[in-house]
Amino acid sequence: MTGDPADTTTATEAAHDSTGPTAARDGSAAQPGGPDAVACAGLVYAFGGTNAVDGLDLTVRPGEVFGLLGPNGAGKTTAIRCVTTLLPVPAGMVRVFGRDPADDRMAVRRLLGYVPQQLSADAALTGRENVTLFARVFDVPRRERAARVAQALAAVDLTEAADRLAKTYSGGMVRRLELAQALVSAPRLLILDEPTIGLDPIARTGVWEHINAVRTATGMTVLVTTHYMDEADQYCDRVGLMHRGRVRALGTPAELRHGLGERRRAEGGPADGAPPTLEDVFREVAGSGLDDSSGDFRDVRSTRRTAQRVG
Ligand SMILES: Nc1ncnc2c1ncn2[C@@H]1O[C@H](COP(=O)(O)OP(=O)(O)OP(=O)(O)O)[C@@H](O)[C@H]1O
Repeated sequence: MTGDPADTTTATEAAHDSTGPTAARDGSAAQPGGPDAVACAGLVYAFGGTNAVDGLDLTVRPGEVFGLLGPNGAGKTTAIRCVTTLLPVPAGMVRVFGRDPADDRMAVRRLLGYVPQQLSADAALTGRENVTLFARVFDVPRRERAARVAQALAAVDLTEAADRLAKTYSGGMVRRLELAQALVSAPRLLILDEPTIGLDPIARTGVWEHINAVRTATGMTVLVTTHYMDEADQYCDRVGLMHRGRVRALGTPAELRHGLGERRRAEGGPADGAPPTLEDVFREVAGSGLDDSSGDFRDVRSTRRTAQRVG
C-alpha cells in the first residue's frame, strides 16, 4: 500500500469509494457481448521518477473473480486506485464497464464497491451503524435502507453481531463488515485490496467463502489483489501476475501451472518432479527480479500496519 495522502481513507471516503450489497443495482450479472468490467491498456502511473505502474494491460471479464497477484511494491494498489478513480490516469487507458473515469468519475464510482487495505469501519459504531452509514452515503433509498443493510450483514454472516460495537469484532469479522459496507449499494464490480492480509487461515477461508457466495448470488465481478498465491489458486477464475508495474503472466491458475509443467518437461526436467504451484509460475516470470529486495520500506510498513489492524 502507499503512503500518499489519498491513503488515509476515512470511513466516509471509503464509503465514497465503495458501492453496495446483494444483487447488482441494475440487475446486471454478466452480459454476454457487453463491455469488459475493467479494461486497462498501457496504464502508467509514476511517483516522482519511478513508474509504480509501468504499461499495465489488463482485462477483467464480467462475472469473474480476477486475482491481481504480486509482491509488495508490484504496483497493485496504485493500479486499483486508477480504476477506482482515486488516482487520475496520466497515461494509458482505463475503462470500467466501458466508461472512462476521466469523462464521468461519479458514473464509474457508482458502478463499484471498494474495500481498501486501510480500515474503513468505525470501531465506535455497531456493525449495523457502519453499514447504514455507507447506505446513506450511497443514496440507498430511505425506505429500502434498513432491509438492504440487514441483507448485506446477513450476506457476510454478521446478523447476530450486527448490534455490537465494531471494536469488539475479530479481524475476520471486521473484514466481513467492510465487505458488507461495500455490498450495501449493490455494485457491479467489487474491488478488494488484500482482503485477507493479517487474518488467520480460518478467517481467510471465511472471507473468501463470503466473497464467492455473494458472487454466485449476484453475478457481480470481483477484482481482488493478494500476496497469497494459494488463495488465488483456489478462489480466482483468472489471475494476473504483476511484477514491477506490469502484468507478466495471465490466465486461469490451472493454465499457468500446466504451462510451466509443460515447459519444464520440454526442457528435460524430472518426470516425477512435484507439479508446479502458482508461486513457481510467479518465480519463473519474475526471474531474478523476485527476491527479498522486492518492495521497499514503505511497502513493508504499510503491509504490517494493515495486518496489525485486522489481526
Ligand atoms: N505515495 C507514494 N510515493 C512514492 N512512492 C510510492 C507511493 N505509493 C506507492 N509508491 C511506490 O510505488 C510502488 C508500487 O506501490 P503499490 O502500493 O502500488 O504496490 P502494491 O503492489 O500494492 O504493494 P503492497 O502489496 O505492499 O500494497 C512501490 O515501489 C511503492 O513504494
